[in-house]
Amino acid sequence: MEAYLGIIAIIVVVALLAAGGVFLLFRRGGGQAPPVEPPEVLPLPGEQAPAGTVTKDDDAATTTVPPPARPAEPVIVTPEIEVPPPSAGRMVRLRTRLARSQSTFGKGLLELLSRDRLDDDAWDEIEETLLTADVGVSPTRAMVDELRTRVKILGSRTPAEARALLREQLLIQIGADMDRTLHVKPHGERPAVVLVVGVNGTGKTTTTGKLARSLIGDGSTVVLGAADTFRAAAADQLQTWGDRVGAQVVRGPEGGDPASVAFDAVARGIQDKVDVVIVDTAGRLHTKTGLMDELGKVKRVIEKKAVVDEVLLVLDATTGQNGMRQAQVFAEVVNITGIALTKLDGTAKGGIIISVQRELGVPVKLVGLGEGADDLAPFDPEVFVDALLGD
Ligand SMILES: Nc1nc2c(ncn2[C@@H]2O[C@H](COP(=O)(O)OP(=O)(O)OP(=O)(O)O)[C@@H](O)[C@H]2O)c(=O)[nH]1
Repeated sequence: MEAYLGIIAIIVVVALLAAGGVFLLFRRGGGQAPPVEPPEVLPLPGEQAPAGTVTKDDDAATTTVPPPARPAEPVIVTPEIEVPPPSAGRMVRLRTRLARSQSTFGKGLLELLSRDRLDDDAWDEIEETLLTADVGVSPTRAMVDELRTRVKILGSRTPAEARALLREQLLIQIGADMDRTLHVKPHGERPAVVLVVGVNGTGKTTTTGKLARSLIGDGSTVVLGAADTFRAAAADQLQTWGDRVGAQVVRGPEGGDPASVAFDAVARGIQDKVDVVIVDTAGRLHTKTGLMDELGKVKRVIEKKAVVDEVLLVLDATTGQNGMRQAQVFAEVVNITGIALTKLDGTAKGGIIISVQRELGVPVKLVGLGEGADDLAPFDPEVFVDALLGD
């Protein structure tokens, strides 16, 4: 009996020891929280992972990003300065646009004049064609009279003879020998000054910008004056034109004094020793005296520092007689030296060249033949007439 009790006591002790061990073992494993891994920090798209961090590739392989060699430098984007083409030969390049827009005028006339028999009805049609193309009443009369006389002398005409006759008469009316030089040569240390005037909406600011490009393309240096202070967008527009070709743009506060901007632009031109200063003016046709005061003051103030070499009137070829009347108001208040005729690619009324020169008594020096930056050309009467009549 004593031996039994001894064996039972040993079994109980062993069982207790075993149960205690299992309890301790479970307490150690389950009582303690599992180790928490730090959250993985993933870089944003395009961002570099912090140096020394461990990232996971798409295929779950781990890579260590090496520390960058040196801190990234800010990227400064400088606008690219364009090199515009020279102005020579531009009208030849753009002649297809003229041929397209003026074909009813030129080719229509040629077709009529090439007829075997030219009766009164045919002459009426020729007159009508000239008037419809905005040639103007007295130039039309002069042309028809001259053509009638020449046809009577010639008798029957080959198509080439009819073409030559028409070409000659158109060139006489356009004034092939008129001086169309743009006066943009500096005077020693002083820049030439071009004042651009005209009604807003005619393409005045665009023409100012295109002219700057064209002069830069010909090798001149240019400062632009944004004296159209009544339209904030005009100064911004001019700034864009200037930035593209690296020309300084002098501007003033919105609604500020246009004369003060013009003065500052010329002062900058003198200081920077540029060749030409082009001043874009406001074209508000409020009252004639208001306009006269405004443009008169701009001109007077510029003349304190330099000579105004050109006063270019910008005229929209598509506005016909209405545009002409507005142009006349400008001609009355300021001494215009040349006309820049815009949007000639958008009208069949190319005869406006003849009538505007006659009405204002100044030559068309520049023509706008499209919306492109280099679509402003020095006006060449022969290229114009040849484009009208076709080869
Ligand atoms: N097709 C054609 N479009 C032109 C020509 N000249 C200017 N334009 C366009 O005419 C549009 C209107 O110009 P405007 O409203 O006169 O604007 P702007 O040039 O700022 O003229 P302002 O108001 O006088 O300052 C612009 O999109 C120009 O690109 C041209 O010769 N041909």
